[in-house]
Amino acid sequence: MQVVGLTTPQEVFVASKERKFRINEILVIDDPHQGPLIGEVVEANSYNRFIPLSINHDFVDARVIESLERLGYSISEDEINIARVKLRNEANFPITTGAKVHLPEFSEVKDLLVRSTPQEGLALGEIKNTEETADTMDENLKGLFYVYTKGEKKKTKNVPFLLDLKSFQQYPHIGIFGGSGSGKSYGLRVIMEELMLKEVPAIILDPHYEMDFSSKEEDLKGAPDFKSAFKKFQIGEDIGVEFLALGKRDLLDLLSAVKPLTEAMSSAVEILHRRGDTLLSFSSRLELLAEALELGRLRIEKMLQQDIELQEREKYKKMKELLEEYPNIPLVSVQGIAWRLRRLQASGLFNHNIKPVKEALLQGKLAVIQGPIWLLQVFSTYLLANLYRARRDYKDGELRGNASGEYFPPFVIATDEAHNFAPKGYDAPSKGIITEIAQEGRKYGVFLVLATQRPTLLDETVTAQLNTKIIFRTVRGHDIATITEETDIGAEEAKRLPYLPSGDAFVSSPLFGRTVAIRVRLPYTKSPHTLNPFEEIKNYRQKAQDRLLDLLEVHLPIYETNLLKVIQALNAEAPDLKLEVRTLKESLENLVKNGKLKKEDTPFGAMYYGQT
Ligand SMILES: Nc1ncnc2c1ncn2[C@@H]1O[C@H](COP(=O)(O)OP(=O)(O)OP(=O)(O)O)[C@@H](O)[C@H]1O
Repeated sequence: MQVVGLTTPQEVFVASKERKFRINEILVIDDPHQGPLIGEVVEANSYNRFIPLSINHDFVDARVIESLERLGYSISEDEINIARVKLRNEANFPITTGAKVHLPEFSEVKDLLVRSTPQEGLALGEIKNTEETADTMDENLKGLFYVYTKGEKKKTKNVPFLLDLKSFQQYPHIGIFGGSGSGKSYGLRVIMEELMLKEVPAIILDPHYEMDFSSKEEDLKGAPDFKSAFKKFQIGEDIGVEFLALGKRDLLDLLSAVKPLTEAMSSAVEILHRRGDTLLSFSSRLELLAEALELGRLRIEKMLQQDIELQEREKYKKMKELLEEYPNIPLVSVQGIAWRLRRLQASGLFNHNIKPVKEALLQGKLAVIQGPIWLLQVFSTYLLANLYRARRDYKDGELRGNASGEYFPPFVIATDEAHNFAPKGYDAPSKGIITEIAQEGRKYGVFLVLATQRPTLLDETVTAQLNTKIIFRTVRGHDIATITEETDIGAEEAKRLPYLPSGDAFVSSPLFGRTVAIRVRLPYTKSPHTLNPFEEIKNYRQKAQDRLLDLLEVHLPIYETNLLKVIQALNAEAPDLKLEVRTLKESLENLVKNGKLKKEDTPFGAMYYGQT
């Protein structure tokens, strides 16, 4: 391999007769005057004598060809591989044409590729096209995980990509971008697994109910078990909001998450909600005020003049007071608020608190928060604000020299569909707290991992704070433009973004000082939804058939004339099947069709019998 053509201090062409180049490969150029210089292949091509004229003029021009010929290559006879190589650091002057080039030993590029250890770093995947260099790598870095390529699960043979945990202090937040099916969810799963392995407290908001880590991916020898490293919480079932602790803002956010509030409703909430209100005191105030507004002052006064029971009298007195206290609130607003509150109440939100999540974090676990997106958005606002406050209070206390406050650990917050939680251009309940954490979380050790299909729709302040960006296949022009603006991804990588295979990504991080092309490792666990829906239908049918066959076995052979008796017996044994003559006949015919039973016509009608 040697340098050919016109060179600059930033870029050279390298040619080889023997070796095909691969994009992102690292090469060492032995410049006789400047010593070894490290570069990365950004474009690769091969030419042979059958297509000598098909040279792409953008890439290799006539001067390169001339130089190849001068260096002894015969364009018309040899196959020639040419790579455009960008230097890692600019050279002092243009590189000498003809300089030899070699593939690096691991020790030559160690600092460039590996910035952590398997103990301290999150092993996210492998650095692409580094097999040869990996041969000379330290043993403790070899084969750290599995990758899935070309339909096979294999131990990695490349250099691992390790994201150092300690570097979070300096570069705290991670963005994961990529279109549908590009490998984002796998990437997020891998990060979560790595955090669990390191026992880093973390929360993941899971609107798709896919973040379960109990089923293992098959055939991965030595895969860790995560069953006790995470806890799943359903909003309204296991966790919720303590009404007493709600501020006006929290309450407004919660109510408007059910359905946006009108201005009149918002100001009514501001007036009606009192400090120290319980759910009961607030909702009875609403219901009573609504009743009072419906009755009107005159009718209430009339009732009070009548001879009524003490309890009734108290109620009307209260209604009158409420009307006097809140003379300007319209009935529709009160009804609107009461309806929203009832809806929240029905979701079970107010029956629980966030203590279980705090406990999980204190135990160094991953807390998976599940719920429908509308509830998740608003609950997460409350949850994140509370947890962040707990951490901040503890840390501020420590800084003030008062370390006696209740300990609360640093933690990571992760979510997919991040553009719903911190959208650009409009307000969402959770936007405030996410922006605050994006800007200040570093000080307190609270870190974000935000994944989205649409980086363009993510709030710009938040995007700007995501120091490490993992970018999967992206097809939309707008999103590619946002990504190029927000990262150090170069024109070459941007051009490749629409074609990246699922699971391949570019990592842009100040820690590495260059974009690293990686293949995300295969997760050790799989999502409960990984089954293809059509497989699911097939499996379901198969299971149902097998079960029926089992049940039928003792009744075989079955005569058509005798179906009723068989049905009675089957329904007693398996009432959930709810069999009728018609459905059993259909099932029997199906079993015959699938070769599980045989059928014979007899003088008494059809007879179904087993295979043996
Ligand atoms: N690291 C990987 N190794 C092997 N296969 C992968 C990897 N990442 C993704 N894939 C394959 O690509 C598919 C899609 O990946 P994934 O579910 O992560 O996409 P996604 O970007 O989250 O898409 P969506 O946003 O639509 O959910 C996976 O089902 C898997 O088959």
